[in-house]
Amino acid sequence: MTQPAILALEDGTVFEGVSVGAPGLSVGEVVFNTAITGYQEILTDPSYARQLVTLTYPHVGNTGVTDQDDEARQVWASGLIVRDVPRRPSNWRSQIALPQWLADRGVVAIADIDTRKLTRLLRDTGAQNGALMAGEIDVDKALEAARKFPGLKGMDLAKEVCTRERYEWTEGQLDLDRNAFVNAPPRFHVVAYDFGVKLNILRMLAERGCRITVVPAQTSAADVLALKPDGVFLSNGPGDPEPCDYAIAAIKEFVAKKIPTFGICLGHQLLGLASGAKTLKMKFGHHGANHPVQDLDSGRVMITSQNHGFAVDEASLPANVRVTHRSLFDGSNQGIALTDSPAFSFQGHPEASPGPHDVSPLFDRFVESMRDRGPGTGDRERAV
Ligand SMILES: NC(=O)CC[C@H](N)C(=O)O
Repeated sequence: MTQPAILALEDGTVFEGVSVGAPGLSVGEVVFNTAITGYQEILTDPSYARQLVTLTYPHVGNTGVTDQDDEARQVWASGLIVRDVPRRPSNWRSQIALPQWLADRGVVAIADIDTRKLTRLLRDTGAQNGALMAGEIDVDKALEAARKFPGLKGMDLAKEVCTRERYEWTEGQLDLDRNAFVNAPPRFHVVAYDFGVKLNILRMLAERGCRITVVPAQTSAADVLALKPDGVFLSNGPGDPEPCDYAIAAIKEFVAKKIPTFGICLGHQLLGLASGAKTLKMKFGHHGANHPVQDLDSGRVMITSQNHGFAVDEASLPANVRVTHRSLFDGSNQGIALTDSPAFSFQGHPEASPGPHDVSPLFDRFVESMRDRGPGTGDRERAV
């Protein structure tokens, strides 16, 4: 039997629809994502922790859900808001229908609301806090919960979502013809900081010959250096980068020691902060899979996958940091490189998942920076 659901926004707007997930109440910042594919990857992306995601594409769930497409060990988005869920998924890879998968995982989700109206509202007012309620409905309680959510500014979530234990990763990307994940022989040892890492990032590093040691967000620089990495990777992740002082302190040491360092999204923002720049909260952020970004070195425009609500403030960049990429949607910063250390970072998602692969050469650049580094300390000495 269909259960009712509502979405209540902090400005008092209430949308009524039907539940397509678990019953209950869930709060977070409401953001819109314009990608037309990849709902499962979006829902399992840890960077969406404490966010209620609305997808502007109207039909969500058509291809069902398959374990192989998870970007992390659980659903991290706080809830899902869509226009329409098909009655039956159709895809040879599908193991389960989206509503059942959401219900099994306790994720609150709403369908049958006007997501175009919601998106236009968020675009005009900026991201708002909200509450999703499904099953037993109490509008006042939902509004109160939306208004009580403190907002993402100042929230350190990286240390909440990250792995508790260090682990090794060597598995490459999925070869659909063989329906198997393919491994490459490792040539470099990368220590990857897990601030909320997406698995496809680890897969793209592994595919390029990296053996990866994934470490918790609060691992000290000394502990990482003891692992003798050829390079350090700074992952994506949820929340505000500014309170992550532990990571900022560690990154300063890698930069000073000229260790090849590559950051994505939150990792990009943290490299910016470690370099002395500031970050800011954007009006409604970038969440989608078709954002044009210019590579300022080549002049080329790339179509990119994006998911961020904070950004590096270009005006605050010190002299030793070069701007390498800029958004053609709003001119905001999309990439930096240090001029005195082999460290660089990108605001969007070169690993896509979902999205285009235009910026995947950044992974090659990281591998090249490890190869180009003089005699070092990691596996490279033994294997190359
Ligand atoms: N995908 C990410 O790493 C997001 C970074 C950060 N939490 C932001 O919203 O800007």
